[in-house]
Amino acid sequence: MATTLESNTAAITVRDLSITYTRPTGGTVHAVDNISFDVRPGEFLTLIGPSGCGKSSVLRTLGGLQTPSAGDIRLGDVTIDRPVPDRISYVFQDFALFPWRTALANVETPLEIQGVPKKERRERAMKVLEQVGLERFAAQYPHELSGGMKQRVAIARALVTDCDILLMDEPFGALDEQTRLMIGVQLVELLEKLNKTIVFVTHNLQEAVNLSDRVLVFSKPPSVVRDVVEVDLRRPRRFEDMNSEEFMSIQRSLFSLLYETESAERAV
Ligand SMILES: Nc1ncnc2c1ncn2[C@@H]1O[C@H](COP(=O)(O)OP(=O)(O)OP(=O)(O)O)[C@@H](O)[C@H]1O
Repeated sequence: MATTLESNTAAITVRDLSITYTRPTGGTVHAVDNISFDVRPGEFLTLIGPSGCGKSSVLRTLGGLQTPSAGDIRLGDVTIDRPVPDRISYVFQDFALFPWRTALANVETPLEIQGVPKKERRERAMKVLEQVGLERFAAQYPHELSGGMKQRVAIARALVTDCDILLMDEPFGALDEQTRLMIGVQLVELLEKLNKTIVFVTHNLQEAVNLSDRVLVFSKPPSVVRDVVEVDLRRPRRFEDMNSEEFMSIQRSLFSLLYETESAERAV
């Protein structure tokens, strides 16, 4: 089940990445220790691992929102050392919508920042709202939308710039189980159609198997990539697949890898 971490063609290459924080109160946290992996073009790659192992930190460095303590992250030939908004978008767990702007205006925001003319950005924002099934809610404000709808607006905002890479940090963590599964399946279908590359963080192993092409399992900090698991299930995924022996077996493998990580730590 284990597979290679590095490939010849990659959307993003991560080499010898270490992340260490200095606490304001003194002392350091060595979160991530010298990891290397590739994100392949068009894949859905998920990062899982024990709480505090550095998943969000890695995602932020991939997005250029944070500088690594050591190592190199590249998008093609270019080192990522700052945000690259025309190539990489970010989706957060808490939606991060502007409460004073309608759904449509929220989706238009990145285009406004890029200086896209009003008529064009309206049209593009409406098109993406349609793709996530929210065209009828364009004029609503975030407080008038359900959690699932808010997250779809946030995803529409990430898609509107035509970025090829989406970084998603527990985007469905705040949603109930049913909505989480529903949106996840719809999302993957849409992202596949749009040929996006996704790096996704979750704690939910069922979600990881359901959405991903590959899953990177991190150890406890200072974290290394403990294993990488290929999810070789048919696409598009179907709800009934979640009950298949193949699906369960991959989910059990992920659980064992996480559990072994935890027990190895306890044994030290
Ligand atoms: N800005 C910061 N300053 C100091 N320490 C930080 C900072 N950000 C993260 N850390 C520490 O780095 C470690 C990794 O944090 P991170 O949020 O990346 O982990 P995570 O795997 O995403 O956690 P979780 O699964 O709980 O969300 C933790 O020990 C955390 O306390």
